[in-house]
Amino acid sequence: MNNASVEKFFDKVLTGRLTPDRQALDIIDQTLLPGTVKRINLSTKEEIWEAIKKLRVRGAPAIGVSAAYGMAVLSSRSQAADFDSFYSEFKANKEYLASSRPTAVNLFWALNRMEKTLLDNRTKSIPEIQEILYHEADKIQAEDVQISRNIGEIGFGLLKDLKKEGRPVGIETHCNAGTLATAKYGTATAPMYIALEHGWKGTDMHVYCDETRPLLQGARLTSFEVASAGITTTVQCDNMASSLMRAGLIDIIFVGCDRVARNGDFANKIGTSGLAIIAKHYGIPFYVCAPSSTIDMETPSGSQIPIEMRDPDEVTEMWYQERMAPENVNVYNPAFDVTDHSLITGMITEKGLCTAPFEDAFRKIGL
Ligand SMILES: CSC[C@H]1O[C@H](OP(=O)(O)O)[C@H](O)[C@@H]1O
Repeated sequence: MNNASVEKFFDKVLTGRLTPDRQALDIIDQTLLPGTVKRINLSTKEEIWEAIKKLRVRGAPAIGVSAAYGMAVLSSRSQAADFDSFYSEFKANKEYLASSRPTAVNLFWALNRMEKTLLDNRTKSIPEIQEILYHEADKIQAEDVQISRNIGEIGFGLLKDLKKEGRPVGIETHCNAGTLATAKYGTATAPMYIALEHGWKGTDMHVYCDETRPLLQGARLTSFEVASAGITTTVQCDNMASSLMRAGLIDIIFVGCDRVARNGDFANKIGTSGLAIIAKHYGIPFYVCAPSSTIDMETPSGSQIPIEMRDPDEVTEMWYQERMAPENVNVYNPAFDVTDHSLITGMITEKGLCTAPFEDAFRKIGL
């Protein structure tokens, strides 16, 4: 694929932007993918909250970008006569959106950054502040594109080191840390898309997508993206990753993250920690693609990361003709798990590749 066709691909799957009148968010409803590509507009705080909660828009960076645009849209409607009233409305909207999901730190990072922007400009008029908030959300979105590019370039360097004549590089990934989870290149998918921009063919890579039960972001979203980009793609059940690694088909693993603790432990979609343990067993390099906005230096270790527990029906009802488990059983449905820092080969940030000891590495890149 040349740059033009890569850009065309991105236009098809880009989510998390504003409508032309800037009065609503314009997103792809990811709960309908891959069968239906439907764009929806979110204009009220309730619609934005529900879309984040139900994963119509999802993925740590995309949640952060959407929350930032959401705050700009909601603030633009304020009829407050003075700053204190305007700020009081802002705080209420911020707290409401912050209650949508607890794990991805980008949500809180983006909301706090929008609040800081507002306070830094408190002496300006309300119309000026409203415009500044839109501009700050645009900056967050544009920064995310560059962050993903930087992560992609570093990841592409790792792919080049693995490339052997006549054989695709086997890449395993989990959940969706792609375009649909960010402002453009994705994080775990960024190395693949940057490879295409550098002239690699889709057959130079073979991406294996963990289906990622129970919400199937890997089967539904990552394979949709990566196959649309012309890359050789295989979907496999989560419990098949070990056999792929044993067969020597996986050369490297890239995953995203939702919150990285100071010591390098990180939360990512449920199933990530098991994949890391299997990778360690087979000696396969395991890389976390981590925007610095997802690294939370205030959280000492993975034990302090709040893990979202989701609706049991996502396990027992979704995707099945009829309920797949008896009514009288408990259902365990954590959205994320924590992977120990000892299982990570490296953490690819936009400021460089970090290796253990991670706290030192994070401080070296200015966190
Ligand atoms: C680029 S971060 C994507 C990250 O977010 C996903 O979680 P969810 O689909 O629940 O928003 C998953 O953990 C991905 O790795």
